[in-house]
Amino acid sequence: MLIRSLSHPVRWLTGEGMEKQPRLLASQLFLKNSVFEVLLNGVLLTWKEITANKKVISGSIHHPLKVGTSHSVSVSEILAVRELHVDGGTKDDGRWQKMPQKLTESYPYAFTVSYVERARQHRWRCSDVTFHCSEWALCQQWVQTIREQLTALTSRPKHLLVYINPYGGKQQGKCIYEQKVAPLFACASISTDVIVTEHANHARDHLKTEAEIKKYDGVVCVGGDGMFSEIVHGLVSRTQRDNGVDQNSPEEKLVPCTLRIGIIPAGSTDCICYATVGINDPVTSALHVIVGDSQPMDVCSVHHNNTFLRYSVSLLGYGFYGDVLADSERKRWMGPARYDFSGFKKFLTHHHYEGAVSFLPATDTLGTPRDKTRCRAGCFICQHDGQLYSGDSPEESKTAPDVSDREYEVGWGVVRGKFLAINAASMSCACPRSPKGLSPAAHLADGTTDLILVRKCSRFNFLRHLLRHTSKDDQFDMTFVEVHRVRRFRFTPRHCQNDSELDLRENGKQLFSQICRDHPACSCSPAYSSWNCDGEILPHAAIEVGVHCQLIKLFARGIEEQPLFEDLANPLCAL
Ligand SMILES: CCCCCCCCCCCCC/C=C/[C@@H](O)[C@H](COP(=O)(O)O)NC(=O)CCCCCCCCCCCCCCC
Ligand SMILES: Nc1ncnc2c1ncn2[C@@H]1O[C@H](COP(=O)(O)OP(=O)(O)O)[C@@H](O)[C@H]1O
Ligand SMILES: [Ca+2]
Repeated sequence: MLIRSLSHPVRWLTGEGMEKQPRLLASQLFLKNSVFEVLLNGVLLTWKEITANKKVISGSIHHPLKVGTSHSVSVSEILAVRELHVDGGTKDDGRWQKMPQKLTESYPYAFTVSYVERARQHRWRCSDVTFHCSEWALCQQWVQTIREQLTALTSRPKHLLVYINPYGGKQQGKCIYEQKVAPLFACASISTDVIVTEHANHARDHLKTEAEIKKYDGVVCVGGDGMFSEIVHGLVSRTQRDNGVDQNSPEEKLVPCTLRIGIIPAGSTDCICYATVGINDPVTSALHVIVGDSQPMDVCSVHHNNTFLRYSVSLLGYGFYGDVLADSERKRWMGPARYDFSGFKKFLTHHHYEGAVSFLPATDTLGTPRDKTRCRAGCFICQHDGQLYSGDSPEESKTAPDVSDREYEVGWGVVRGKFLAINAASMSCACPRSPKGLSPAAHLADGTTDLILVRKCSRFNFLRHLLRHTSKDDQFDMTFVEVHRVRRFRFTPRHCQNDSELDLRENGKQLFSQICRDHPACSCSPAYSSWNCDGEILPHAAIEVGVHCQLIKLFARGIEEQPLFEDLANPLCAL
């Protein structure tokens, strides 16, 4: 009888010496009115449609079979498996009810597998597939085996600490978490402690001093780049304190953080999420957390006069991006559009700033900022900490170069001049505004940052440079732009004679008003800009920056494949 032949017991296929640990589970199960050959081999779950030459319902499947559609999902991308009770009140998707009554009665047992499905533009979605069978024991065997294989995936988080910024971006953080993320975490049996922040630096200080971080397998932040920066500061500071490392010494080798960080994008720029996942989509990010992805990331430390100021993971920008941020902070009520408004305004003001940039080029690295290749999932350069190997001792050469290594303190370069922008991008800084980012070839975890110097030029040329961030054209291929891949750099503004104790908020304003008093009708630029450090204004212009290779880890895997950049349908792109 058909029912029997479909529900023949599970076949355990074992290899030599594998008797105790079956590697392959294979059954014919029922799905969407068809019979499927379902296989689980420890790596993949595969289901292939088997279509009998005669109609399945009336015929026998012992006759020659035709294989129809085939699907497979990596066990590492299965989120959960659950049993279904098909006789009413279930979470079944309704397809079962459309099946003939006779079959419904014949297959009363079912289980649903939830797994990651890839959609367009790096988007991930959670899909369900429900397999039906006639025997309870068979159903149990499938559920248990899949569960065992999921439990064996040790990189998956079980307990997470979640911080939500209710005021970031369009103020949707709480709602995004409750509606889109929490149900997925629950489905994957991840338990969470959730903290909705009450003020700026709440998350940072909680992580730094109070949080019982040993209890958790990771920290999740719901918000923008500023919120992520809070988490990084809390976690890195906590790790250094616990290990007795002094953050104030610019030469100090910092201890890497063990807890991974997940970003659920709910901010204004979401550049760190976009550049590590390929899209700023909360569901996609939640799925990367659940499957336990891990992406190491470089962190820059910023010092002034041997005093620690801040860490940066994306953009450190003086001049244009500093001025845009300072102006946009007063317009937070505009939401993410504040950056476009202030960007337009600061483009028109066209201020330039004088100073000296000295830097230590990363001469021993594999990549350059002008490479055509991009940092993608499984990046070869990042896997080797960005280093060229010369010796034949792989273990030794695996040690990441660190800012404290004295041997790197030779060969500094210096560039003096008037700059519209001085940017350091430790990663591409790709974001919805610029899908290729500020430095398209920058690497997430190679221990370097790309120092981009945009010298004073005409408004027209600066506009051409800005527009190239949104098209395929190379924004560095312009006479007034230079880019260096560096391990450390320093900036000294021209008017800062001995650069000691310069407090921008006080001295900067005084100096500017002094200059303008001396030249009442002049259109000269103020002496100082501010540094935009991942969306925070730094209180000093003279800074020293060092890159710490792979100091933190994210629940991400890098962008999975080369995205397609579309030219803007904008005539200005031809400029
Ligand atoms: C004319 C079009 C020009 C487009 C140029 C786009 C370049 C965008 C590169 C953005 C790099 C972003 C790096 C990340 C920074 C974030 O850490 C940080 C904080 O983010 P959060 O608020 O989510 O916490 N975000 C930012 O500092 C925002 C930077 C965004 C700057 C946008 C500038 C728009 C410029 C528009 C110029 C318009 C000129 C038009 C003339 C006709
Ligand atoms: N509860 C809160 N109230 C006010 N500000 C907060 C709160 N929680 C976090 N912040 C601060 O809000 C700033 C912006 O947050 P972020 O999530 O990055 O949004 P956006 O991308 O819109 O800037 C961060 O610098 C963070 O320190
Ligand atoms: Ca880097």
